[in-house]
Amino acid sequence: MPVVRALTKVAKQALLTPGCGCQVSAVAVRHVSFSPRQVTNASDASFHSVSFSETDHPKVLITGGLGQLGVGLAKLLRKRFGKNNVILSDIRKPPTHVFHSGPFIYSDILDYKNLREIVVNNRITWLVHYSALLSAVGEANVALARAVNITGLHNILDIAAEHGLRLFVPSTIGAFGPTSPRNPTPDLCVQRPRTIYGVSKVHAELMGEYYHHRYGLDFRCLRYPGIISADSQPGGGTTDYAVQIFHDAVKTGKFECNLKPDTRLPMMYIDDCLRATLEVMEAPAETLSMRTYNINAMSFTPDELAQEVQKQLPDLQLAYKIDPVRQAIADSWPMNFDDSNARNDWRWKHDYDLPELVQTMLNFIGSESQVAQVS
Ligand SMILES: NC(=O)c1ccc[n+]([C@@H]2O[C@H](COP(=O)([O-])OP(=O)(O)OC[C@H]3O[C@@H](n4cnc5c(N)ncnc54)[C@H](O)[C@@H]3O)[C@@H](O)[C@H]2O)c1
Ligand SMILES: C[C@@H](O)[C@H](N)C(=O)O
Repeated sequence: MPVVRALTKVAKQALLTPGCGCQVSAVAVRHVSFSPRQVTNASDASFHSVSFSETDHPKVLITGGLGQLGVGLAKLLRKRFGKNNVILSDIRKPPTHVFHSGPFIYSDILDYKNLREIVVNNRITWLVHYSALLSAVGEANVALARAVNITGLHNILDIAAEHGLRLFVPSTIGAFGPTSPRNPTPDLCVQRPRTIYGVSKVHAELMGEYYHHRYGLDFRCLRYPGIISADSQPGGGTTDYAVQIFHDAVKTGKFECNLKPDTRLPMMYIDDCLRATLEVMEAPAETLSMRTYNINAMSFTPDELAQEVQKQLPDLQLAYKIDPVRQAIADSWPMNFDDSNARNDWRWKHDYDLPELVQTMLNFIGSESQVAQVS
């Protein structure tokens, strides 16, 4: 079959197939050839000797799973699809409780053959690609950020296309820059970010959408705001202050903020972020008018966040020591996100606004620190 016709057929199938995305397309993207060895063969017993419950659910691999978001996502997906159907992976050593909570595997996304072996041996059908260097650490090590965020993404795209995976890659408010409309920022507008992180995320959005149109890859992408979580630490971004303030407020009663008091950025509580990720992955393909969506929940400044925290902890002392790198990044990012397309297409709706976020964070960190004091 000529390559173009085969690719068009695969693209049409992927666009029309709702559900778990378990169909196998047959595109050897790396070699731009059509390899019969990669097609699911109906007569191949090894592909069909699985139990009903296994075929019912996707088999998920999460890369970069030991960061701020991966462990929480694994927990949510395991509740939905079963413990053994969700594999966490990373290049770091997992803490004991994570290691014992479900399957974990070492995977360096820069090692293409190893990644492919994991996908094949575990018959992965969904890939959630979380590995990345975030905005501030990316600026501190551009070469590594380029390798992980761009070369790593190429490996992920090729493997996902070759094995017919449904692929989720998160993007970010950082994919916009100073020339984008900032209040609010729509899905489609000028994107000229000034960080390697932002550049790599625009690249990921465009490459994913290109693979979708060219090869039928079932690519899905959400632009996350800054994510706030109580039981996992952020990995070196510009929005990290909005997590740290809660820990410092409970533990020391003092907080030194590295952004100016009036720096407004879009933010979201982690439960909303992870639920959005599951919802967009489960959305029938025909409901997705786009493949990359903004999602939003709230938008606040350090001053507004501190005031809300001080309603619960009035003695909190606040100081500002501005980090010029992070401040320049924040000043180039959206202040508010327009996520009306996500709300219309697949009914995205956030649960947490600022007061609920603050209450939830303080309850969690407060009870954790009480437990620590007792033991
Ligand atoms: N947390 C946020 O506020 C936020 C906001 C927008 C988008 N995102 C995106 O969501 C994803 C997850 O974010 P996070 O906050 O959990 O990030 P994180 O920095 O906390 O974790 C990233 C993980 O990637 C791993 N990693 C680094 N190099 C790797 C490699 N070569 N191979 C495999 N793994 C490697 C790290 O060990 C780390 O555990 C990222 O793609 C990020 O850009 C996060
Ligand atoms: C916004 C997001 O991409 C990340 N938390 C960062 O600040 O880099």
